[in-house]
Amino acid sequence: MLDTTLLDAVMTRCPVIPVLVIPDLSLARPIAQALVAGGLTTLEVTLRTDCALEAIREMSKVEGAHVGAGTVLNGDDLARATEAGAQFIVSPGLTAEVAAAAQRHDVPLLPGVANAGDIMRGLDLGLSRFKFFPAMANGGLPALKALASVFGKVKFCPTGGISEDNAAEWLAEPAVTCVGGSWLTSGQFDADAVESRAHRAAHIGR
Ligand SMILES: O=C(O)C(=O)C[C@H](O)[C@H](O)COP(=O)(O)O
Repeated sequence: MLDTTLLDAVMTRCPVIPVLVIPDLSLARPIAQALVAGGLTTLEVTLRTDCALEAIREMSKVEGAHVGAGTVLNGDDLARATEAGAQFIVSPGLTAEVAAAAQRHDVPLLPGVANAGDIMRGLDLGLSRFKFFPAMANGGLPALKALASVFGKVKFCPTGGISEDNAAEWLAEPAVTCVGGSWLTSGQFDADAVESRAHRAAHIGR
């Protein structure tokens, strides 16, 4: 059984998990520092750029940062991410391979689900916390509420189309533990701007 306690710790630390695409390794530490200074300490580094694994290593050195890997597509990605120090794993979808690898590496897994069938396959694998992805394109909050009404104990981290403007609405839904989004670091990197966005995000709904 995959451990829900560790995943709950990842999901409840902050209301927003920044989804990060790091284009250049030299930005890894400054981005993590700005986010942590703003109050967002759980960081998801997507494996979408060549320097992503090194970025996980660098960001993990920032005091207070809890760094995980996103866009984990298979067992090899998961193994490389944990080797780089990822403390949690996020995937856009759910496969038995990724779930088995998470169990083998003893790392919390937040897999993506888009519908009831995905959630049922996850439950069969012992999972009960999911990324709802892509949240807005999948029907937004009405779709999430409909799914949540069926799967009482399941908790979600909606991601995809979430922004500073709509995050509070999502976080008001009891089945939503946190949300993920790339808006924190969109555009040219500016440490002050990232810190301010992080500060506002850390206080959404509080
Ligand atoms: O690649 C993955 O595994 C992902 O995590 C996808 C991200 O969740 C979305 O790209 C973030 O969506 P936006 O906040 O709308 O930019």
